[in-house]
Amino acid sequence: MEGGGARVSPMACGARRHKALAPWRFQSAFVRRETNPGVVFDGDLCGSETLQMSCDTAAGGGLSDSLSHGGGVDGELEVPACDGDNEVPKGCGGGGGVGGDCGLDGVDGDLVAKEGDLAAKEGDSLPKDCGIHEGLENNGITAEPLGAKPSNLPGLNCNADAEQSNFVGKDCNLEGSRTGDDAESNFVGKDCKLEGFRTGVPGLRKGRKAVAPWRFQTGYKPKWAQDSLSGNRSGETEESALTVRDGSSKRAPVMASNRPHLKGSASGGQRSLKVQKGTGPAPKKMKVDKDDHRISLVRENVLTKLREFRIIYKKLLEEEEVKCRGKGHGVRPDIAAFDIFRERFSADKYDMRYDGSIPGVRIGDVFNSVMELSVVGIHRAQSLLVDHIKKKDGTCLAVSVVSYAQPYAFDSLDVLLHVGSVAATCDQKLEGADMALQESMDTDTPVRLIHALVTELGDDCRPKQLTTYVYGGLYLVEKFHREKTAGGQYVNTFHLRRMEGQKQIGIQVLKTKKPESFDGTFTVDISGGLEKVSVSAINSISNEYLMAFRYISQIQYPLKYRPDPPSGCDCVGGCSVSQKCACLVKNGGEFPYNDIGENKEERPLIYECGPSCKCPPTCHNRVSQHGIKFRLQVFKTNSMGWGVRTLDFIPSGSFVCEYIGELLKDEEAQKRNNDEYLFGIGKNYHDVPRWKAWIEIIPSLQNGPSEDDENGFVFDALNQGNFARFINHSCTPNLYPQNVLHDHDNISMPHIMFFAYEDLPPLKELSYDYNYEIDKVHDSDGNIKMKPCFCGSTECTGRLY
Ligand SMILES: C[S@@+](CC[C@H](N)C(=O)[O-])C[C@H]1O[C@@H](n2cnc3c(N)ncnc32)[C@H](O)[C@@H]1O
Repeated sequence: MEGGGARVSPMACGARRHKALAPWRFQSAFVRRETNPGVVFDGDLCGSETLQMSCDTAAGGGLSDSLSHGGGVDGELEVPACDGDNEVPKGCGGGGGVGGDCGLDGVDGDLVAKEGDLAAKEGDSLPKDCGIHEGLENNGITAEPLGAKPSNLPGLNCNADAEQSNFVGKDCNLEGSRTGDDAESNFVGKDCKLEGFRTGVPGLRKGRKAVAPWRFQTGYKPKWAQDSLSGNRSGETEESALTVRDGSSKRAPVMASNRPHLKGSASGGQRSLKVQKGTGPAPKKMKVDKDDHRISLVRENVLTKLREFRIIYKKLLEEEEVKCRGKGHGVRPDIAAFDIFRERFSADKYDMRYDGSIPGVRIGDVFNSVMELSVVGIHRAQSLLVDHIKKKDGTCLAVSVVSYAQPYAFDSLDVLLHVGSVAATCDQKLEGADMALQESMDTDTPVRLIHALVTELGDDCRPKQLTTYVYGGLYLVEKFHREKTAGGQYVNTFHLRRMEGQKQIGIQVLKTKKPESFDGTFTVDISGGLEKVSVSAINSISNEYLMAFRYISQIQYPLKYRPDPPSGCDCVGGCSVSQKCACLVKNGGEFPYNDIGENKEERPLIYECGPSCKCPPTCHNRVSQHGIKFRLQVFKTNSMGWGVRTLDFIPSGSFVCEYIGELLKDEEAQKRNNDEYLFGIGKNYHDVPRWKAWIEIIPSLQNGPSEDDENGFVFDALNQGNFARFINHSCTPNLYPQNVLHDHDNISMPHIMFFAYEDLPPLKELSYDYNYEIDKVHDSDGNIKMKPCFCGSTECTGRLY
């Protein structure tokens, strides 16, 4: 129901949903009914149990505690194989996560020590009071340089794409200022909070364009889709994303390309290494605003990513710990949980590494574990202190170093010493991480420095250590020594000098850094196993869980409307044009899908092969009937309630999901109090200008339901349905609903299958056009109802209806 007991018209909503539903007839014809503001849903909530999760502990703080036994770089550590691999040693003990115990790079003891311990004190002194905030900062821009250096190093994969995807996917998420008017209320399911309608109608921006416009003409590629394909869809968000990629090369002043070359030497001169500020004329005001916006979007993306990781990881860790307790020894629960996270819930599976600062990560940011360093991309070699990338010529370049030098041991962070591998014999050469560090030194490539801070917890009986990680900024490898130990081994020591011009971080501040604490909610699979690919739900904004509804993954036809099974084709080995396939004829002589199962073009109706066909399940005319194949996630948006986003890349034309709900007659739908999840079906075949050519060749459309047929059907996903009920509206949608028949031939009740209009990167919010007609939705008094649209598109008309 609308906030404040507003009245809704089920049919108005149902009719709007399908693009070519001639919605005007329905929207104007129905008077809104009074809704019952106090209605409590107590129906068959089989999904409610699965949808609930206890949220008794904080994710952030609790997480760090849980990680203290294993989050650090500890246990058996390997000499880097110089291949960029990120293997976590499974046999790691539950140590303190401290470098002191680990054999990383073959070195014992603290790997990074104060310069003064081995050499004369040097470096610039730091200002005593540096304004570092606790935890991750949410707003504003720091003076730190922006932009990872792009992969101009041969053979390197730049992460810019991943970053771009992430924050492009959140464009609706970032309408932070609008969340204020979300008066979230609705009925309450068993143990559930739910959200729904909004009160208040902000000023309308502009009139809505006509329904069923050019955008839906066959073969026409709308401008925004073209832009998107060329990597520049529209608006600041998209441009911002691009700028991240491009800007990283233009704006990576930290890179040493024009710094004096620094060779390894024992001299240890007091050199100033500056982070260069951008040169050239000052940008115009507009540009600055855009940049500010972009920077905060990128930052927001990093924060969201980290928050979401903490929420999911906490949940998985709890489960893994329970399993481990049952089984005794086995894989460390934190590692198991992280593996599950990466496999099932991470959109960034590829572990790309890159050099320079990471867009959105700020000096002073605090992390709970090496896994979190990996999630945001500042250090991806979880078991190693030095992370590196491999160049095309086979050489490795160090890009980040985790330093276990504890702040109490020194008074300046300007110069740190990293002790590398201990060579087993006198003859052994510089290798692995050491060689990568030397290469960074030779090429003046800055490395990211992460301080690992160890706190002793527990007591004598149960000693425990908590390690937190603080990003310290960019350092240059200034020089290195090889020193022979008493045992005849060589120790490689590297001097790292902090680059100037970066935000300062004081030792005192470093000591007091604490990770952010955050709750949020996470459900591993809202379908309870009914979907082939699990559909998780995450809320990183509040502690609400999804509202209760009964999850169904297939349309359940009421007995009275149950359609007859369709006639089938006789293509034993698979359907083809040459076999004169009966389904081909039903489709107007052309199969709808290409060889890889993509819909060639939007059409009024698709006949897939069905249960009576003799072709196998692998027939290329069976696509959407097989269910979802991409990983998708329900997530809480900032301004539109829950939404659905991708976790995988989805190519244009791919089947994404079906809209599933209760099948109702139009008149039954009108009696429903809540119209939020209605989807009108089976009435769009006679949009002649749009489908003329198809109507002429698809036999069933020549005498299908008439345009005036009022006895159509509606899906209502309010009480039962699948995750598609959470897909929001956008004025520039990336999905289109396609009528498909496969298990029956009744064109009045087609399946509504969503296909991708365009290539969808991971973390992109899914959307379709709800197809409301503006000013055609009325309340019971006949007043026009208005609802603002928060889709965030540059083409947004400002109103949902
Ligand atoms: C089918 S539901 C979509 C899922 C919904 N967001 C939820 O949390 O359950 C439709 C409702 O979502 C909200 N919604 C969807 N798209 C929107 C948009 N572009 N702007 C504002 N609200 C939107 C409206 O409240 C709408 O009535």
